[in-house]
Amino acid sequence: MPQNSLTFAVPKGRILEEALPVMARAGVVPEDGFHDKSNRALSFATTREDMRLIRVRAFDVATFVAHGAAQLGIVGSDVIEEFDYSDLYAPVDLDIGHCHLSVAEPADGSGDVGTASHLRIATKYPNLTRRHFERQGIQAECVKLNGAMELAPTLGLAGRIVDLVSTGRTLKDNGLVEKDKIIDISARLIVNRAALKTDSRVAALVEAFRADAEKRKAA
Ligand SMILES: Nc1ncnc2c1ncn2[C@@H]1O[C@H](COP(=O)(O)OP(=O)(O)OP(=O)(O)O)[C@@H](O)[C@H]1O
Ligand SMILES: O=P(O)(O)OC[C@H]1O[C@H](OP(=O)(O)OP(=O)(O)O)[C@H](O)[C@@H]1O
Repeated sequence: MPQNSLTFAVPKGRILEEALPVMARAGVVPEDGFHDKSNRALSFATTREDMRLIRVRAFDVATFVAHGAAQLGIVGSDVIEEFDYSDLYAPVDLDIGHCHLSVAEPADGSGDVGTASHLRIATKYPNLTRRHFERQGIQAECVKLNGAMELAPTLGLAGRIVDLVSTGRTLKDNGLVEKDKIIDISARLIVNRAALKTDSRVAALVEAFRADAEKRKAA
């Protein structure tokens, strides 16, 4: 691999399956080891000699790219908006990974603990949550969880939750109902701003992803 190689960061979970064909059309194709489930490597060769892929957690994709440890990546707009990193640029909406971020509460009304101006919310998104409630003049006390938010109201950890919703199945199966939608979400191509300015390969990749997204939109 050449010394000045590019690193492309992808999340390891559900976005990946939808992202791989989009990446392939932009010329980002992992070598075979990437698809081997028993492989514990985190960094993979691609069919381009000057590029490798790293597979990390969704929130960490943004961190690697913002710090320039990876030049490009794919991540949900939820992660971009939660962190609001100034060194991160999100030039292309990839039109995959659609879901939304919502406030939810127990269907039986049992979780509404708190006063009109103060609520306790369990979430993976404390910044987006606080901002949402501030706009309504409500102070949100956030309990940060990394998953399984839906358990919090039943167990008395918080009155409501703020979490991602797609089909609504997870909320329903845990006795919760959606109350307010905060934002619509889709996956974006992200790039490090400095790398975009200094490396023409990054700009060329942005154009390749953009052209593919526009073609799909027009189809
Ligand atoms: N139910 C859903 N339907 C569609 N997209 C979703 C859904 N849940 C999450 N997402 C999107 O997928 C992203 C998470 O991506 P992915 O699951 O590939 O990453 P991950 O690294 O496994 O995440 P985590 O760190 O939560 O384990 C979220 O940030 C969001 O943009
Ligand atoms: O509306 P639905 O289609 O049911 O999808 C919503 C669920 O999907 C996400 O979790 P994920 O499956 O990514 O697992 P996680 O809890 O590990 O984040 C999200 O946090 C919800 O729990």
